[in-house]
Amino acid sequence: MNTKVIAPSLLAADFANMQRDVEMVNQSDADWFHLDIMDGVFVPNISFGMPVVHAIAKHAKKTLDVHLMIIDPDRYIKTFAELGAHNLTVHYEACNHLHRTLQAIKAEGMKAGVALNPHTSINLLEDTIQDMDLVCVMSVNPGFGGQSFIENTYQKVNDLRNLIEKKNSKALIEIDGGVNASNAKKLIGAGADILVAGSFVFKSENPTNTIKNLKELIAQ
Ligand SMILES: O=C(CO)[C@H](O)[C@H](O)COP(=O)(O)O
Repeated sequence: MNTKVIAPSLLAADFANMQRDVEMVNQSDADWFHLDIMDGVFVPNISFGMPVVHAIAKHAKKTLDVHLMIIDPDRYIKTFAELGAHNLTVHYEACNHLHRTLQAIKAEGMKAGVALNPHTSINLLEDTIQDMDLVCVMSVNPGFGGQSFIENTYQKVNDLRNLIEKKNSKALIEIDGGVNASNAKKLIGAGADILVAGSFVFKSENPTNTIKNLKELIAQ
């Protein structure tokens, strides 16, 4: 993939002005919207659910990249397809039958992604990497925006890039957590395709410019 993707995470957006923030992303150089769904069980936080996703989807004009940080994600695959998700990512740690889950996501017409917590080894994807459209490497422990980037992520991205090449997989590599202008270029250099950025974008003075600058920084 030549074009690198910037996916602002709406977790860090202003929920009282969500329509304004969605329009900002629509008008910006961002490529995707990233939506983090948290259930308070798989992660120690609850973010937002279906009515909010529905409202965002109504206004969003770019790829909807939905990341489920929830237990038993299979229960909601059909619902997220109906809500308009283009990509659906489930956690490796939350799936008993990952291969089946990936097929179910694709059967609903969505791209299938798998997210790995910082403690989960890339080696565990040996037998399923060919079934994935996307691997999301968590560069923080999932649950909250605004955390510090974990440095070991670079090594994981390297290992994942090697696995993808070895297995001839088409999976894209996404990084989620603590992404900013100081680590973006190095992540792309290590093999990442998609950078999710929440706080760095929405807590900045001018989010549109921040997205533009990130995009220019990682342009190949
Ligand atoms: O949801 C997250 C962790 O669970 C992510 O960190 C979030 O998508 C991005 O936020 P930030 O850029 O502030 O780390």
